[in-house]
Amino acid sequence: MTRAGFVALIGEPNAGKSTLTNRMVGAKVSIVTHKVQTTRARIRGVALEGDAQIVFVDTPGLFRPRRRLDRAMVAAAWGGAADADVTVLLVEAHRGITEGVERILEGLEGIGKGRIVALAINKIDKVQSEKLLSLTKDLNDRYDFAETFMISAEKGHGTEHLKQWLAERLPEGPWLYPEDQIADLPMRMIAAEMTREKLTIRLHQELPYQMTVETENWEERKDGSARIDQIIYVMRDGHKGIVLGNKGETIKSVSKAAREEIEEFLGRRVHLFLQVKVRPNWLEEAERYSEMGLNFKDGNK
Ligand SMILES: Nc1nc2c(ncn2[C@@H]2O[C@H](COP(=O)(O)OP(=O)(O)OP(=O)(O)O)[C@@H](O)[C@H]2O)c(=O)[nH]1
Repeated sequence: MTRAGFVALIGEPNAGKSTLTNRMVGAKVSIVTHKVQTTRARIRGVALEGDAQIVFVDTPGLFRPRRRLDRAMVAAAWGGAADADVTVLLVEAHRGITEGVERILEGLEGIGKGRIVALAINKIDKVQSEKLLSLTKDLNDRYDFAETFMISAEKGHGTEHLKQWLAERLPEGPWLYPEDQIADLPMRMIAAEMTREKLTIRLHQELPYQMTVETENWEERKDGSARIDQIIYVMRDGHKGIVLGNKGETIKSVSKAAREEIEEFLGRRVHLFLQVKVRPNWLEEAERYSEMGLNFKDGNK
């Protein structure tokens, strides 16, 4: 009998949710960078473990929402946890119980009793093992976790054990996705995320936070290659200059790096065309939200 179900990963921004998803799925699906709050969409990866298919909901970081976009992200994160069969809370070993973790623990009480919630203490490669025991105890005193795991998502320590445990907790039933499908995100969105990741890396400190990338057009060509047109939306004229760079240098190198990654992902040639547009109001435009897999209404609070 096969099993299948949803596992929601929750945790503070930067806790390692994307890294863990990628590790479990075994392919790069969600986007990992050193910048916080990179995951805007509810990206899922599908992992196989024996007869089980585990669908990971890689929720956006949970934090105190201020603007509309932030509120929509937090609503999406809690929505993901409430719909899931199993929830895993990721806590960073070296940071321990921060204010953000406290808030998530409070939020957990609200998603309903009888849910399976596991604790994964991540980045154990960064701390001494003695510290882990007291952190485990403190966290379990505050919430009745079904199980505690000590992992390093990056190094792969303890992640196999966690994956097996999760697989056993899922309900019996047919698989939710075809075997060869690793992400239910449309390719257009994955390609846009890849470009956004390259921009994030390249611009680093200069990065306009209010920036988004959308795939506008995707054309399959007869020779097997794909032509992909993407638009980078920024809020101000000044930001446009930053993204373009001196003599277009920045956008050129971003375009090259993104193209290479998309080609590797698709396993074929890609012609990538990037355009930068100024859209002062994109944060308030409903269409932008659905492109990111978020619900615009969730920001209305
Ligand atoms: N040392 C160490 N670093 C890790 C580990 N897991 C993740 N990281 C690093 O922590 C940073 C954040 O990881 P992400 O996976 O992007 O975190 P996230 O929770 O998805 O972040 P958001 O998308 O902002 O919510 C990255 O630089 C990772 O390389 C780990 O086990 N050990």
